[in-house]
Amino acid sequence: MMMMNGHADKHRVAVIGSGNWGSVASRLIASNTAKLPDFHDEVRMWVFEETLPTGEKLSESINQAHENCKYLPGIKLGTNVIADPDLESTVKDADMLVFVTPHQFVEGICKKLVGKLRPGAEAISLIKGMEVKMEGPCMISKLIKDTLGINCCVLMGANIANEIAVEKFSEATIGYREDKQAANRWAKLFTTSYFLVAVVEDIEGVELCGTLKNVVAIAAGLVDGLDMGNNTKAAIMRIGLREMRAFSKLLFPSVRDNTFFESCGVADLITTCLGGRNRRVAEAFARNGGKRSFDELEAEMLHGQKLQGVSTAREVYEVLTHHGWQELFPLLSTVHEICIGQLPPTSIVEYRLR
Ligand SMILES: NC(=O)c1ccc[n+]([C@@H]2O[C@H](COP(=O)([O-])OP(=O)(O)OC[C@H]3O[C@@H](n4cnc5c(N)ncnc54)[C@H](O)[C@@H]3O)[C@@H](O)[C@H]2O)c1
Ligand SMILES: O=P(O)(O)OC[C@H](O)CO
Repeated sequence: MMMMNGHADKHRVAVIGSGNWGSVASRLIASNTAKLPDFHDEVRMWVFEETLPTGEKLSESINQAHENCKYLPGIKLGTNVIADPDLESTVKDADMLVFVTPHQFVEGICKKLVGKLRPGAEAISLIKGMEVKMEGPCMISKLIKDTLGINCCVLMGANIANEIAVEKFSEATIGYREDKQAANRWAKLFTTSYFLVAVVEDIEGVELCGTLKNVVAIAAGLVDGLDMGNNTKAAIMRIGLREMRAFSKLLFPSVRDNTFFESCGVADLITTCLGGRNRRVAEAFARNGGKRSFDELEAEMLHGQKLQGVSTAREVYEVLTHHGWQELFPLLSTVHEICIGQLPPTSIVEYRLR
């Protein structure tokens, strides 16, 4: 909390992103800021502006109806969620920044924010994904931390946004490095009676779970599209979890086994492989025999929402080829080769299982 004139000022929260999860996260946070004394009521939410078919701007529509009619129709966000199409004005007074955009956009957003943040600001990333740089893989929380020079925790979990929007019970995991007080502050902001948050000192483990499960979800969707049944899907999930753990530990030996038993681990893997967007689009890809691209199916099926699994599979593959690790990770490698049309969808079960 910032000190002003000897008095503690309330925390101000800004949410950077207003897609499906961005809108639900804003709603959840705003329900807490409205009642918790440590936080200013208003939650400012940055909107990547677009014009709706009615001719109205999305941000204006959100502020008028208190609803995101494109990315979360039918759900009231709360009158204290204020949509703002201007990135700089969204963050200027905030000391708690929640990053929740598709991962491919975050680097550009961070560059625009350099020098614009309030002193003492801190961040949390809800973004599932990573970037691959010349020097190697870079987790999104590190990209935010390094670009903006601020502390950044992560929140991942079995969190299909549309279910949390209607307040169905779920859990999440906050990962932090060293600053447990900051992690507890974030947990307070997010915890509700239907959204239980655990705090874990393993930021890389938590973030890699959230990132890699999207690749396994593509594999699960392929299996569904090929009508291979539940045993095959369970096998894919088991192999996927093993590869997620092995890959995480090769990149960051500090990653803990226990993290894979938190909501961010096995629980997120299960929910995504049963009900996520990556699974759904991959199922359609397999049903079309791989003849329609993921980009085409994403645009047709998700109406502006974005898949993370296909680009993450490519990013993981870059790391695997760089290190010569493809044979150690047959599932992760095969998903990418199927996504780019190098292998047919049926190859998802044709590698030698370990
Ligand atoms: N939706 C979920 O159920 C869910 C749950 C947990 C985590 N996540 C993660 O949260 C992150 C954000 O997902 P989401 O569901 O909120 O988004 P989404 O898939 O709904 O993505 C669309 C968002 O991207 C924005 N966008 C489009 N082009 C852009 C550009 N050039 N620059 C900036 N923004 C642009 C759109 O305006 C929109 O807000 C992802 O990493 C996702 O994996 C999603
Ligand atoms: O719909 P997906 O596949 O992007 O997954 C959503 C969430 O990450 C589930 O926790």
